[in-house]
This record gives sequence, structure tokens and C-alpha cells, in this order.
Amino acid sequence: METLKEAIPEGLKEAIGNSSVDDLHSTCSSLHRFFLHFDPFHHVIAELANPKYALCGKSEDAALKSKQLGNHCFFNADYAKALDSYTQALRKAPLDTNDMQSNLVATLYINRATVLHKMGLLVECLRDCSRALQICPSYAKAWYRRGKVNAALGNYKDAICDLNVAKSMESSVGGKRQIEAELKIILGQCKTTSTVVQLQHMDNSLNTAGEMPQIKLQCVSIPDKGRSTVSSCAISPGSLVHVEEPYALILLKQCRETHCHYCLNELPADRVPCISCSIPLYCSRRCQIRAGGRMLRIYPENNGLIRNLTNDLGEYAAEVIQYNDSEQEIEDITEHTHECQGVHWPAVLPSEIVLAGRILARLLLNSTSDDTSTNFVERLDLSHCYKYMPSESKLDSHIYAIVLLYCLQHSCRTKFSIDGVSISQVVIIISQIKVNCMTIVRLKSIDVHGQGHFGEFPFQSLSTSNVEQVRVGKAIYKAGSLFNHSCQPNVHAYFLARTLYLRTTKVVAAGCELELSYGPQVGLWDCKDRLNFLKDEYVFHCQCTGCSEVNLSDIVLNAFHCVNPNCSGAVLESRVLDCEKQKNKHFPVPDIVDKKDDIFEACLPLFKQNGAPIHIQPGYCLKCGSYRDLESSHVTVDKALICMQMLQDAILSKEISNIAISDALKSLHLLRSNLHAYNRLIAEAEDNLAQAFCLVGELQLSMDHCKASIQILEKLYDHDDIVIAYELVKLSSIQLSLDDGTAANSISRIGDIFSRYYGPHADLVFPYLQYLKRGIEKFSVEALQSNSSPT
Ligand SMILES: C[S@@+](CC[C@H](N)C(=O)[O-])C[C@H]1O[C@@H](n2cnc3c(N)ncnc32)[C@H](O)[C@@H]1O
Repeated sequence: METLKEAIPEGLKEAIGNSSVDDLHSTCSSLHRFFLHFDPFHHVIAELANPKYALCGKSEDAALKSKQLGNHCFFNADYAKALDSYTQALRKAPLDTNDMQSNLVATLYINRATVLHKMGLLVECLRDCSRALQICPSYAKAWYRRGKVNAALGNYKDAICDLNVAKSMESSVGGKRQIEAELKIILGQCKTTSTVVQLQHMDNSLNTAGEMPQIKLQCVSIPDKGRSTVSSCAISPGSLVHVEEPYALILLKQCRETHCHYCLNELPADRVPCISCSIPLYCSRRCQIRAGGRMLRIYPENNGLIRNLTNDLGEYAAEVIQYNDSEQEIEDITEHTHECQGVHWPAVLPSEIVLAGRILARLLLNSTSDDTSTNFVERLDLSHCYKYMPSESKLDSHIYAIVLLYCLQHSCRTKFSIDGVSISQVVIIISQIKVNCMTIVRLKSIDVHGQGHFGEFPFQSLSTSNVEQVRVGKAIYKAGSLFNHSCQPNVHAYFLARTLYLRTTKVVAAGCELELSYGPQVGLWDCKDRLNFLKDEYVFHCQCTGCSEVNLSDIVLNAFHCVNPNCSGAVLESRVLDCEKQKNKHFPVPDIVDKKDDIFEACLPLFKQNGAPIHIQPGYCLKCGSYRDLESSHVTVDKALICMQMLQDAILSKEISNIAISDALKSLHLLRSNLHAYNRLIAEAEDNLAQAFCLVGELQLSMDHCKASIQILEKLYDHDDIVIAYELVKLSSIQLSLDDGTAANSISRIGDIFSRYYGPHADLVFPYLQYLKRGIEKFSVEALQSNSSPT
């Protein structure tokens, strides 16, 4: 792509860099004309889009190599590696529909099932057996394995049926004898055990929940912000206000091996590959079909061997091989189909561009033959920021728009012409993605040893568990895009599988804007940093209340301590002070602030001004006016931070010495004497020390530092912000390890905050919560016991 960029004549680059939406037809046509006469462009397109050069296609040789490696690992009892090798083999193996008897894909599924059985992953094993049988219904070994795993799961009735089918499919006398022996054992087990595990869900079900929003929303126009969503009535916190499926979605590249390419949930051990190319992995066949289209189906009535079975057994076998979700609704557009030819471009182009391809494919498929060249942008009805984009981004979007259209021309069934009109439409779609795209995140708990847990519970001692937000995908939600940003949002966005959920976190008055955070939030960064981020990433100047009205967090987050140790006033640098003065000019703060409030304590004179111009200078305390030499304070703080960084490195490498801890404690003291008591850096230092003390087993000290960190965060954020709940997760896990009864308070507070942000989905989004709740039960039982004991 760099070669293409460098070759563009300077004049044309400049014209593109300075272009507005009105110039797009002309700039796009000029660049297109230039590329058409530039040979390397045609090479790039051939490499990206011509199936002749495809590296992501299926290859029997490559599949057999991985299969061999899998067999080798299996015989050496290296089951984890064998599992991975068989999955890689499945990814590369072509599905030969002409050879359903000795089918490589079916063999690989059954080899993997054997490994899964050895690893104790029984449900996963069962699913792989069924997948092998759906391809090759007369595969005796697959019925046999299925029978064994069903028996291990306690599903004796199914196990007996499986083995009976296996017996009738098996051709060798020795094989039949082995099956009969197995049947005898299972019949014996069946008599002695009464528990039968019914497997309701053969495939990983998508996390859908029945709650629906009850509140009527309106779209209104707001000066300086464009369209916005408001409520027609007052809304209480924790109310679900919007649910939506994505218009288009894409998994981020770094999650390709760990998360499902359709629902974005974590992949199970029995991941399902795409049937036509070697890129995507899915958590289930349901997701694979939804993304890539209907898979090959075996019709049991056409299968002779099944027909020869007795009535009951025939019906049973037919049910197993007929995929139970086969009648699921599949959208007219399956988002991976147009990418699925093993060609390079979906793997190498940036995620946003592949996402633009998915939007285009959908728009093209839904357009009638005479409107393919008409206005996609109008139909998408999203705002964009082309005018304000930096010159470099404008040039990139021109190049990618042309490249994408040529790639799609090779892959899409719908025909369209590539010219100034269509290219300019794609440029706009790319700029719409820039401002409307939502990042899909999943919550993960990380224990002190660095082990991550998405769904399952950690088994080791739990001393500290951090909550980490993992970015897994990007998506366009059409109605969700009408919610504006606020650095003090009243709406929280989260995702279950692909579905967007929006829930209020505060009371919202009728007619008030419903706003979510696009990333920056009061408490996380100061106003200047937030404004810069939103300008760089989303190309707008934020007009939210957090950025236009004085708040404590913005003043103290990066502030210095007054030189007078007993004064609680904040000392600001010029960059922060300028920004705050700017706010004050527009919104002079009246005397409504309670004199006992922290904000009053930190910056008394701001409130004394009462609208008059402010004469505060950088370096002077906002409360008592004393001067602090910020330059020398910076030097001290920087030294302390280097020491804190060393502690953080030691935490990461799990090699914490007493010296590192004692140096960090001295640095914390320096930070506390130079920085304002609510400065975020102190909270971070306290947090580091909490982790370090936890790792060396000093849990009481760890708890003290964790509490100190939370006390600061409570000043920077709302008392009930989700960030506080994440910190309380750490605190409560230390308290539980210490058998400290106050864990119950922390956990019930976490529960309250989580249910405000996630409603009934809290346990689903963050399963670790259930573990913590069980921790409280322990204390309630103890309390009951002590109450009932004789006094
Ligand atoms: C996802 S869209 C939101 C809907 C948009 N207002 C519309 O009319 O379609 C994002 C765009 O809305 C505007 N916007 C959102 N939040 C804003 C804010 N806090 N201040 C100013 N503009 C904002 C910006 O133009 C931004 O590019």
C-alpha cells in the first residue's frame, strides 16, 4: 500500500488532502485514472484478490501435514498440541463432497474428538462426534466414540443407541465384538446409575436474553452536536433503553485465534472452521452457518445405511446427523460469504476497511439492478466527518476505497461499476465508520498470577482479581449511532454476543439527551486530554457538560499539592489551568457549591470570582495562593514514577524484592507530598503497592493500599461508577482471602453497581461476580451459626 501511496503525484496528493465532500467525485476519479495506468496497482490487486495467489484457501497437503503432527502428538500424550494440530488441519482441509465415505474432514473431527475425550472435555467431544457424523453418517468409529462419550456423560440411553448404530455400520467381525463388549459394560452401568444428564444445547448457544426496552426514544437535533437521542419520559437508573443487532461487524485481528468470528464469544476447544477458507474459526456450526451460509447437508432419507436401520434406531440416527439448528433463520446476507475464497484481502486489509467491505456487500445485495450506482451514503444515514479529517487520512481513505472496490469486484456476486461516484461513496463510508463504529469489549477477570478468566472460575486462591476490558470487535449499529458522546455519560453500552445493549446509569429527566461515552470519561483523563483524544479519534470538539462545566475531577486529577502541607488547595500547570479557565468563562460557577464540598476545598478562589475574570496563575494554590515551583516538583515526581515503573515491571515478572517494595513506599511518600491528594498518579501507585504486597503474601498491607486507591477514585469518579466496582472486585478478593467479614459489604456494593450497569445480564457479562457472591454466603452462614450458638 505504501508503494501506491508514494507513487501518487504531489499535486494530486495535495488536492486530495485539501478536498471537501463536494470535491470527492473529482479527486476519486483522478486517483482512479492514475492507478489504472500504474502497473504496481494491478499487481497489488492481483495479489489481494486473485484466487490464483490465494494463501488462505484450503489445501489437502497442508491439512495432512497438520494431521500427521496431531497423530504424533497424540501418541506422545501431548494432547494440547494434538488438539491444536487437528484444529489447524480442519482449518485447511477441503470438504470433499464426492467422497463421503473416507472423508478427511470427518476423520479429523473424530481424531479431535478422541483428544477431547482424553482431556476430559466431554461435551466438546460429543459435538465433534456429531459433526463427523453429519458429514459421514456411516462412520462406525464416530458412532462408537459418540456412544462412549455419551456413557461418560451419563446419557446411557443415547450411548446404547449410538453403539447399536455403530455395530450395524461396522463391517469387521473384530470391530463388532469390541462394540458388543462396550454395550455390555454400559448396560451394566445403566442399571446401577440413575442420573441422566440431558444435554439441552448441542452447540454453544448465543447469549440472548429476553429483556426488551420499554422506553420510547426520540431523535432530535441539538446545536453543535447534530442528531441526538432523548427520552420522552423520566427514566430511572438501570433501565434498558435500547437493544440492537449490528448492521455490520468484524472481529479484531488480534482475536482471530481466541474468539468466534461471528458472535465474538471466546472459542471453545472444539472450534469450527470455515468450510471454504482457512481464516475464520467459529464457536459452533450455528455461528459458522450464520456467517458463511448454509453448510452441506446430509438428508437422512437419502442415506441407504440409515434407511436399513430399524425404525427407532433409524429415527435416532437421523436426528443426530440432521443438524438441529438447520432450520434457523439465516439472513439474506451472510457477512463472510463474499470474503470466503481464500483470497488475501480480508486477512491483510485493516479491520475498518474489511468492515467497510461488509457494509458495501450488504448495501449491494439489497440494491435493485438500477440503483447500484446510487447513493449508498443516504441509505446508511450515518453522520461523517470527512471535512475535518486530516489530509493523510483523506488520502488513505481514497486509496483503500479504490482497492476495496476492486477486491469486491472479484468476490461479490452483485455487479457494479468502479468510477468517481462509487469510489467517493466508499470514501464516505470509511469516514462514517470512523465516527460511528463501536468497539465491542468483553470483561475478563485476571488473577494476581496473570491468568485470565472469561467464563470459568479460577481455582487457585484468589488474592487479587483485576477486571480487564478486552477489545474483541468493531461494529456499526445504525440506531445506536444516534447516541452522542458525553464525558459524564448517563447511558452504559455493553454487548452480549453481537447484540448491543444500552442501559441508563443515572436518573434521566424527560427530554434529556441520552449520552454514552465513546472512551474518554471524567475521572480517567483531564479535560484537555479528553478533548484532544476526541479530536484525534472522532474528529469533533466535545460539547458535553464534563468539558464545559467545572468539576472537581478535572481540577485535581493532575494537580500538585499546595506547598503548605496543611492546605487542601490544588496547584495547576498552565495546560490544565487554561482549559479550566476556558470552562469558567462560559460557565461562571455561582455560589451554589456547599462550602464543605471537596471542590470548594481544592479551589476556593474560583468560586469567589463569581463570574469575574480569573487572575489565577499556574503554580499558585487555588485555595491559599501560595507558590509552588512546578519545575522542581516535576523532577521529584518523575523520579518517583521511575521507581513505581520498576515495581510494576517486577509485578509483571513476578519477581518482587523487599528493596523494590521499600523504594516504592518512599516514592509513594514523595508523590503524596508533591501531588494533590486526589491526583490519579497516587491512586495508581497505591494500586501497584496493593498488587505487590498481595504477591508477596502481605494481604493486610495489600488491602490497606487497595482501600487508599479506591478512596481517591471515589473523588475522581461518581461514587457508584463502574470503575469503582472494578476496584472493589480487587478489594473483595483480598478481603475474602483474609476471611475478612467486610468483604460482604464490598461484594454487595459491587452487585448493586453491576446491576445498574448490566441489569439482569451482570452475571452473564462477568461470571466472576457469581463467585464473589458465593463468597458472601460463607459469611452469612458463619453469622447465622454465631447467632445461634449459646451465649
Ligand atoms: C455517532 S455520531 C452521533 C450522532 C450524530 N450526532 C448524528 O447526527 O448522526 C457521532 C458524531 O456526533 C457528534 N457528537 C457526538 N457527541 C458529541 C459531543 N459530545 N460534542 C459534540 N459533537 C458530538 C460528532 O459530530 C460526532 O462525530
